[in-house]
Amino acid sequence: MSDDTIDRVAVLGAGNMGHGIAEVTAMAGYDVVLRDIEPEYVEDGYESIRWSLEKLEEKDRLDEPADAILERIETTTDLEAAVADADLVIEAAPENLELKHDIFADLERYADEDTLLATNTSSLPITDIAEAVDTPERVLGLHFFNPPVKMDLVEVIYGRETSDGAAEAGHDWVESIGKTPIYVRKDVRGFVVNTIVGPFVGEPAWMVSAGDAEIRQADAAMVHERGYPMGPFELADLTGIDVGYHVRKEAGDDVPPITAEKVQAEELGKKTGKGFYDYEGGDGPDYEPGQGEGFDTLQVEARMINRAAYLVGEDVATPEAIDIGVRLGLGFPEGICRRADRIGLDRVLETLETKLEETGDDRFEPHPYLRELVAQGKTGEEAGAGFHEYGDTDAGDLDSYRYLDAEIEDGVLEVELDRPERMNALSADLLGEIDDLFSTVDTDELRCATIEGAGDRAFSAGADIGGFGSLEPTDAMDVTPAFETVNEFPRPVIAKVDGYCLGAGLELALACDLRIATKRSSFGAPEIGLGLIPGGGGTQRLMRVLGETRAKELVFRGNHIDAERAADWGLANRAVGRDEFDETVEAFVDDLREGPPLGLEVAKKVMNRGEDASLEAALAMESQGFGLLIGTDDVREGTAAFAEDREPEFEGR
Ligand SMILES: C/C=C/C(=O)SCCNC(=O)CCNC(=O)[C@H](O)C(C)(C)COP(=O)(O)OP(=O)(O)OC[C@H]1O[C@@H](n2cnc3c(N)ncnc32)[C@H](O)[C@@H]1OP(=O)(O)O
Repeated sequence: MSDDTIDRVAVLGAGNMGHGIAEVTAMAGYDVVLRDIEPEYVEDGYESIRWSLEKLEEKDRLDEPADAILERIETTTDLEAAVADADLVIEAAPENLELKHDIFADLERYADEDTLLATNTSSLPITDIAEAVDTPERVLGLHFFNPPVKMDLVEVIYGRETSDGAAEAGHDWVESIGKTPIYVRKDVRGFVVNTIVGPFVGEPAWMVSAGDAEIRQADAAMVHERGYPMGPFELADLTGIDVGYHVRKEAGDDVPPITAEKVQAEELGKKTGKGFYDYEGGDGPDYEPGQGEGFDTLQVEARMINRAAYLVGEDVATPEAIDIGVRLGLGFPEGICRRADRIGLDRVLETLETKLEETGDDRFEPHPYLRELVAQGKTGEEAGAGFHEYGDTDAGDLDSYRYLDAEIEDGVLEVELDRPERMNALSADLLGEIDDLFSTVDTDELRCATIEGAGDRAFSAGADIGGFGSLEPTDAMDVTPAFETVNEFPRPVIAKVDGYCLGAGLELALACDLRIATKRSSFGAPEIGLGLIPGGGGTQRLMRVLGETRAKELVFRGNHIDAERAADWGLANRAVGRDEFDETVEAFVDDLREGPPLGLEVAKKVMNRGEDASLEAALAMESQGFGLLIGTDDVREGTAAFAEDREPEFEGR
């Protein structure tokens, strides 16, 4: 089984998840059949897809017209017809084991014997669902997150009998639709993401129930001190307090009294108008940044980390998969295993042991894998190893970055800002990595560098606003080093802008030498809307690149301008259609790759430095540079090639 053999996909169930999965599948070019039991369910699902595709089209986020994508989606109520020619079937029916058994029994009857059978369940064991078929080796979980069109993560889950071939085919297919798959190698309750989120919501509920914390205090601390996108009680209100309650009950776990009280009072969260917060009489989650003081965030994080230790120790998932899962599935600011390594696993273990001793509650029982890591001295980043290994991030070690993807390809340092779930927002860690990479990478074999953003939304939407709450003024004043390092990098740097290029993202692009944009991109300095000013060189570089009139328009008004205007203003070198983007960048890269490294280095230095000097001093710098170059092998090669009417081959000497 391989994803090469997948052309046609059947999605069973046209509800929220089903129609979303059908939509992203068709967007990736596959033919899809969407099936539900009643014509009106299928019609509703199809109309929801049309609505969503039209929205995406309006925002210029589709590579082809919405109608062309819709044409690839057929609808039916006939299960046999839906699956007869399908290479992959994804069941997205309600979470009822009996119902799923009926569907899978039908699948065995009507689908081809090679057809891959997937379930999008989030709460039932894959192994139990696969019991309905004689060929459980081809049954796997493909757990999409809601809404599939927005969420990048898909958990690829093994049932007890799932073959490696089936799981790999599912994994490759997920990649082929532009989503990020993570393997869940054992069929454990909650898979990866829900296993970790359990204590995020549950532990603060225990703490409040015990009188050790207040609701607003917990939410404020987790959001404003620890950078989580939502507070635990805010999240519980959003997903439904009863949902978490039933998950716990089914797992045979105790329920925190405060949660049980809310369920009993039918105050289930946002959907009932009241939960931990009041959505009708009040303003919903109304906690403030300063309210978190005194809340023990480590107690909550230690429990999540203990769950991560369980997942790794029991071979359910790798630390890398867990970290991707919580970042993409939950919007966590960093992977929980990375965070654990930064906190120190010895501290985490100590916290759990102390709490276990104090309470006697086995929810604090440290997993043996956590004990094992600590016993081996693998206590985290400072020790050089923890969940992850920490190599030397010195020159050449391009794999050691968390938020950057960097590789050297044919003399070009290709860098990708890798936080697509946050529109590649520049956190302090990401800025630190940019600074480290550009100041340590060995430039001998390099001719130029490119920087782009991961995902299809943004180059970068600016500094990470989520981290602002916990910033001290002195930290906030420290964003510029990364930009200066890029600006002073001895090779030309091209910003490849496809999507939003805002705030600190714009400042990073301005620190680059050249900027090539797709027409759908937009540029802006929206900081003023936050009561701020650009803090990464924006006020000064915009003045130099655009002149006072346009620079002040961008900074004072905080508006976005489109790429064509940016090119017109001289902010971007080119604004091209997405279909011409790669070839335009490649043409620039080719010229830089073939150009004389020393000549380009000196040109960059003289032009950057000269800009702030008097004309006289700048001209003197230029003359010096010219003189320095004239005796180099590259100039000899350049002039010889000219005389011999051939292309020069510069060596950088
Ligand atoms: C010294 C420098 C200072 C600065 O740079 S200050 C920051 C300047 N930048 C901004 O103010 C831009 C902030 N972002 C936006 O205005 C919007 O986003 C966009 C217009 C770029 C896109 O809007 P839409 O299409 O509605 O997407 P979405 O739901 O707002 O964003 C998707 C996810 O990306 C996260 N995100 C976007 N920008 C940032 C950011 N700058 N810092 C942290 N997170 C960001 C969101 O929160 C959300 O995440 P979730 O899906 O979990 O809700």
